[in-house]
Amino acid sequence: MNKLIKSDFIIAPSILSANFAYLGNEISSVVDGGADWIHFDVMDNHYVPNLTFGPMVCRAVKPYASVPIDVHLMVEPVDEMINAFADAGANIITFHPEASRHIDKSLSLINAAGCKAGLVLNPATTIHVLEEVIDKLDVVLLMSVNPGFGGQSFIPSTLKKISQVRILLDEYARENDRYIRLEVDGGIKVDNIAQIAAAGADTFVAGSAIFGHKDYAKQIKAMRAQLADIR
Ligand SMILES: O=C(CO)[C@H](O)[C@H](O)COP(=O)(O)O
Repeated sequence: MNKLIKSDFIIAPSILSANFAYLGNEISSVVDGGADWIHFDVMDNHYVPNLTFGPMVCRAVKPYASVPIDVHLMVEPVDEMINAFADAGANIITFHPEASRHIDKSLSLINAAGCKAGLVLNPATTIHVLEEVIDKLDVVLLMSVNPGFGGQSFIPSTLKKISQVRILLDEYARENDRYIRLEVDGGIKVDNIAQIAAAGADTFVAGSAIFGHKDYAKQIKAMRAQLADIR
């Protein structure tokens, strides 16, 4: 996972809130503005009640993304999409455990395709599923909103869950000398990112807080400034 790390804290703009008419340029702008990863939200109007983009769009925007593309699959079933996104240039692929019939197999498919793998937990999903497959995880993505739409408010009870997963991942890192990233997604803003980091997150997905402002670089810089005194 280390080659994916540009800084201790990773800021991953979610292109869900970008202007789709200029997606390549929007991605270049956030990369130039300091983004560490590009977060690519894939929705199928089945697992979530919204529809976004697929592997063809990922392939089309890949030349604009000089940083890793972090594909968040909100699709059911999962497995059919894994090789398609790996071939299209995804670096990290995460999925929701309840959307896969065979979680261990889906994680193996992601690893075999040469991508980093992760599970995504919704606000009401228990963290215990992580323990069963932790050896195959490079990232845990905790949703701090119910998935499907950008621009929602951060659900405060997620903070406790972030702390619980941080304890689990720290214990795992000590015993196995392997670091698993803890990513949080939904409602992250300049004024709450420090609190989310203090709870234990190291990777932050932000859509509307970045693309909803004119100056993307200024927003990313403001987020990083909030992280400067944490840990
Ligand atoms: O996965 C998502 C929604 O399902 C989005 O990535 C997430 O909500 C980011 O948007 P915002 O920062 O505006 O909340």
